[in-house]
Amino acid sequence: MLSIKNLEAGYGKVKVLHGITIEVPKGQVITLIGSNGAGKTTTMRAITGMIKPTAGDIELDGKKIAGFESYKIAKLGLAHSPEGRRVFSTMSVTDNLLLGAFPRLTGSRPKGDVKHDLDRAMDLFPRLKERRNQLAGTLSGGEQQMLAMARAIMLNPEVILLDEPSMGLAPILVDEVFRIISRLKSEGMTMLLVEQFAAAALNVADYGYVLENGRISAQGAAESLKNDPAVKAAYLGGGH
Ligand SMILES: Nc1ncnc2c1ncn2[C@@H]1O[C@H](COP(=O)(O)OP(=O)(O)OP(=O)(O)O)[C@@H](O)[C@H]1O
Repeated sequence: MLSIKNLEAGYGKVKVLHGITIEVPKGQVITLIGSNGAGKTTTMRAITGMIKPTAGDIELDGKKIAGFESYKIAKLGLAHSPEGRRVFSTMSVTDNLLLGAFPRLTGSRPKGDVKHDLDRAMDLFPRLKERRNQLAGTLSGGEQQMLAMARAIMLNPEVILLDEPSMGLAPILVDEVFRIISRLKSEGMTMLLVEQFAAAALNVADYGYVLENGRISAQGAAESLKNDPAVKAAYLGGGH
């Protein structure tokens, strides 16, 4: 569904990604793990067109998208739940969610039933339902993180990129976010998940890649990565 080949990207003269290759097959959850500064967010930005790749190919459902503008990539069905609290703070929760559906209304994909999807997003995130008329900027950090995720789902996407969905959340909300990811997976959603909580990410994922200094240093079925001594030591707290 999403195929990334030999991707290179960076900022100005600084190259961050040195040719990474990642396959995200339809209906699977693929996780990208790695320590701070490894290039995980940069990978997400290069896929979604927020920064232009300097080399390599990105294909979404067989269509080359590398170098496209972000809005065009969204219209093709690739949703991004960015790291941090990237919501429209002066708009209500409901309006933020409706904006998430906007690219599909102006693109060539099936428009679907926005009202139905809004109800579904509210059901997936009961906290947002309770606060649907509240301005997004007044939500807690964790709630804003959930809103960013729910807004991505509103695109009714072919693939969702989730960048650190658990960041800044209290443990109980981290569990809730991973339950939601599992539920989306069981409904057939294709996802690329970036997470610092490597153990939780490998529990929900089918396959994982380890990114180190802008290069893929290991990859494999999630189950086998969980048992890989080097991965355990570096990312699963096994070495300490
Ligand atoms: N806008 C930017 N301008 C210049 N350098 C940047 C920018 N954003 C990130 N970088 C640099 O690119 C490298 C990779 O950063 P990136 O955010 O992709 O890492 P990450 O794996 O997502 O880390 P973290 O887990 O800490 O979020 C870092 O060295 C970072 O300082």
